[in-house]
Amino acid sequence: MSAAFEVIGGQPLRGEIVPQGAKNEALQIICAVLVTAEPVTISNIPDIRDVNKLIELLADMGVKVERLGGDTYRFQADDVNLQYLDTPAFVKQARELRGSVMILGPMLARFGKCQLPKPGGDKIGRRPLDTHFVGLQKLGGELKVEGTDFYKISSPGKLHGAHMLLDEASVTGTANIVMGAVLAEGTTTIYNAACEPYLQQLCKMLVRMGAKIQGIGSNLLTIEGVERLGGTEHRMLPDMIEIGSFIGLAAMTGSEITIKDCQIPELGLIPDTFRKLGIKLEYRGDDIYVPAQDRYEIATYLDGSILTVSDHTWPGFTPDLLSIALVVATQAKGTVLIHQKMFESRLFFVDKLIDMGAQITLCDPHRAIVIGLDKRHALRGITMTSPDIRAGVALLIAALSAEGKSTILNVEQIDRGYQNIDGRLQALGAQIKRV
Ligand SMILES: CC(=O)N[C@H]1[C@@H](OP(=O)(O)OP(=O)(O)OC[C@H]2O[C@@H](n3ccc(=O)[nH]c3=O)[C@H](O)[C@@H]2O)O[C@H](CO)[C@@H](O)[C@@H]1O
Ligand SMILES: C=C(OP(=O)(O)O)C(=O)O
Repeated sequence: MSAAFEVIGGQPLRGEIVPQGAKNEALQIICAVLVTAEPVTISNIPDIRDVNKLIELLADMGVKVERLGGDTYRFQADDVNLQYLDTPAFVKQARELRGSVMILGPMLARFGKCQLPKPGGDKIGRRPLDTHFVGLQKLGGELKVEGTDFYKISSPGKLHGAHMLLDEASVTGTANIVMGAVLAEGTTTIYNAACEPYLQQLCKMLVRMGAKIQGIGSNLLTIEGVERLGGTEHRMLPDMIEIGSFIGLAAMTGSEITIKDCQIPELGLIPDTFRKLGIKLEYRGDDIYVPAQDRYEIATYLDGSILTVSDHTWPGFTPDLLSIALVVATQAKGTVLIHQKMFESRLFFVDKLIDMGAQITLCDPHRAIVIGLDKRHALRGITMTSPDIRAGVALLIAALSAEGKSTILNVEQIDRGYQNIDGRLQALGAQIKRV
């Protein structure tokens, strides 16, 4: 049976919290150990379901995995078992998480072939893989699609550099193409590349391994392929989505929370977006201090019109924090339009917030208008199911602010990306129990 959280809400929390290593960086970086036969040591790896599943998948593929202690692992892909990719066990594992898709680029570059079922991850609308495959085909990969959701890619010779203009700045797609191009013959230019901090981290790690990549941090990457790459060490950034979630948690529950070691320069628009929702944030060195606030007020545009908070590819505001921005707005003073442009099924969880007493109009699958309650009355605790990872945390934040008891079902969704969230919230004084 799946696990649930029982939450008694309504009490302010207090204390310090350390963000885990970044989930979505970890998925890229761990796949990147496949580009070399030499050891790669990675630290600040979050202990969460998706990352553990990816590590298990690589281990079953023959990658040597050694836990050096705590959050640090050494990986060595010097004896990869290509036959494992033909087994039902592999297909099952790969289907369980989105991150598995990023074995495609390194496997194709190093071994000339790879295959994969449609990967898992959140069910938040269509999540096309075309950008991945078009890019890998430009590098010389030949694609065969079996049925609608099993992909086989191979390259008769070595991959070769190419110029490409991506049809969308796909995060995992760019990671796949970069990991293919670093070992291709000749020069690759990727225009409209995703450029978020986790991709920058991947590129920097590959450079330390001997790759030649220019334009890191921009949407134009130039990659000169090399013959082989060596081992390296890498440390994961703190998880910016967790940091944003904790900012939202503090505001909704009127809590005083210090979020430690945030690597603030890497957070892009995240702090300012929460500031626009009225939340006070103070930088103390590299920590973010959120004071206890009884009330917070959503800004308007200069002409007094209603604010929009929308997602965009980096350096825009990340789609993974829109659910958190939305829940925060339910208790603000003022009105905001939340516009989820990228995914078409990520806002339906607002039904649960409406059941809790929030004032929200879902205009269409992409847009919701939130009229804040200005803390005039609290949300009511209810029983609800977590539909996806970020909606799950948004509902958890709502439950912690609500009057009475809430039960959140299907918390495996939350466990995919938040390490020991119940234990860490208890340490801040939250009444949360895993049942
Ligand atoms: C494991 C991982 O790292 N997952 C993240 C990754 O997923 P992932 O890499 O799967 O997401 P993509 O960047 O490929 O695309 C996200 C969605 O946005 C659409 N799209 C994307 C780019 C664009 O220019 N226009 C556009 O419409 C895509 O069609 C898709 O529906 O990036 C997403 C977007 O930041 C995040 O939500 C996911 O948490
Ligand atoms: C959508 C997300 O994850 P995934 O891509 O793994 O489904 C997320 O991290 O918010």
